[in-house]
Amino acid sequence: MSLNKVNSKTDILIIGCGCIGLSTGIVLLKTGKYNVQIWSRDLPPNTTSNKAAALWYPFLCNPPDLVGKWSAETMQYFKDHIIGDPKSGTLIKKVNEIFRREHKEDPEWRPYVQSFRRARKDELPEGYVDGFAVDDGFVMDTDMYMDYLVQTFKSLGGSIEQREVEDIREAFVHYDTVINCTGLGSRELFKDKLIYPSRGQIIVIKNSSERSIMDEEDHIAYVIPRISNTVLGGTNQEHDYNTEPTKQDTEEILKRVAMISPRFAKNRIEIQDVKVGLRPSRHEIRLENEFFEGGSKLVVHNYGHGGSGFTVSWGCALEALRVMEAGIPNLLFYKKQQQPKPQSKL
Ligand SMILES: Cc1cc2nc3c(=O)[nH]c(=O)nc-3n(C[C@H](O)[C@H](O)[C@H](O)COP(=O)(O)OP(=O)(O)OC[C@H]3O[C@@H](n4cnc5c(N)ncnc54)[C@H](O)[C@@H]3O)c2cc1C
Ligand SMILES: O=C([O-])C1=[NH+]CCC1
Repeated sequence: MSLNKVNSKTDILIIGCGCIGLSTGIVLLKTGKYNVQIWSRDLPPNTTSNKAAALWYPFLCNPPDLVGKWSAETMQYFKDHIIGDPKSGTLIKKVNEIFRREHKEDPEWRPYVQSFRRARKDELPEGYVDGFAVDDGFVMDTDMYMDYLVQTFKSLGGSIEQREVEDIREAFVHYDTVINCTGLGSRELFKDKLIYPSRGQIIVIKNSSERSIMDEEDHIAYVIPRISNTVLGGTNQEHDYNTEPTKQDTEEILKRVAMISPRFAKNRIEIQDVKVGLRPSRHEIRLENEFFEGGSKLVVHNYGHGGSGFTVSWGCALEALRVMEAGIPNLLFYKKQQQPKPQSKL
């Protein structure tokens, strides 16, 4: 008994069309072993992923060691496959994280990122005494990048259907193997009450900036340059489902950003847009197999990336492939078990 196969490739369903679902689909398609379809309630530009800043920087995401590994793998994947393509909407940009107080400890992801160094004095704004630096960080114009992922996924033979899944058994009618990339949607679809929203508001301005700079010591303030504009952020309001921008948050972000980058004092900027997204926050990323229907159906969970979905996306996609391919043989074993026993001839 084989898994549902067409043209000798195994059919895989991915639920979710954010940066995680699309990256995972592209990695699977590039193996040449799978037909991949995405079902998703929302499509770009109407996903959380489209509301992100976004830059490479591990942030509000656990577990620290795996986030470090997956962030480094993602950085390498960007260098090998993405940065060189102008359609990707990505740029190499130095990133500095800065501190008002001396910060003796390196970040937990430091052992995985060779280019990490301590910030130089000349990289620290007035009032800041310590900092980190990654010279080969990257930023992306999120809408351009998400469109690039959709085009890449489709050009590799992937198909996308706008469709909400209310019960995972709907998927099992057509597929033996499903990859769950629903982000915050797993709270309902898989009744995972450990995942919750962390509301983030950002301001898109016309001005440019030569580097990304972040202060997340006592509050969040960041400046993230992109191809056609710059993002100022941000907020982190846990368990807040409000997806509408507030004037109060905009004012607060401008006040904080002016402290790390005085050139962005309120009267010297031109606001183009204000966006809100709900980070899929969880105590740690869930990336594991779960068997259903007596072991004859496999769901690979890949969700809960908090404030680092882009930063770990390709590392997690490669891990989801490894985890899925470790699970499929068990699936075959269970399917064999389910076959009717041949009648013994008397
Ligand atoms: C303001 C802000 C700034 C950020 N900046 C950065 C940054 O600089 N760098 C970084 O790495 N990360 C950043 N993030 C975090 C990043 O945006 C997220 O980690 C990432 O978008 C999560 O991707 P995802 O694909 O899991 O989720 P989503 O983009 O939410 O995608 C989930 C998909 O699943 C679909 N779905 C859900 N439930 C169902 C269902 N039942 N049936 C069908 N489809 C379903 C949804 O429609 C959607 O398409 C930021 C987030 C915010 C809010
Ligand atoms: O979630 C977020 O706001 C961010 N993640 C990386 C830098 C900013």
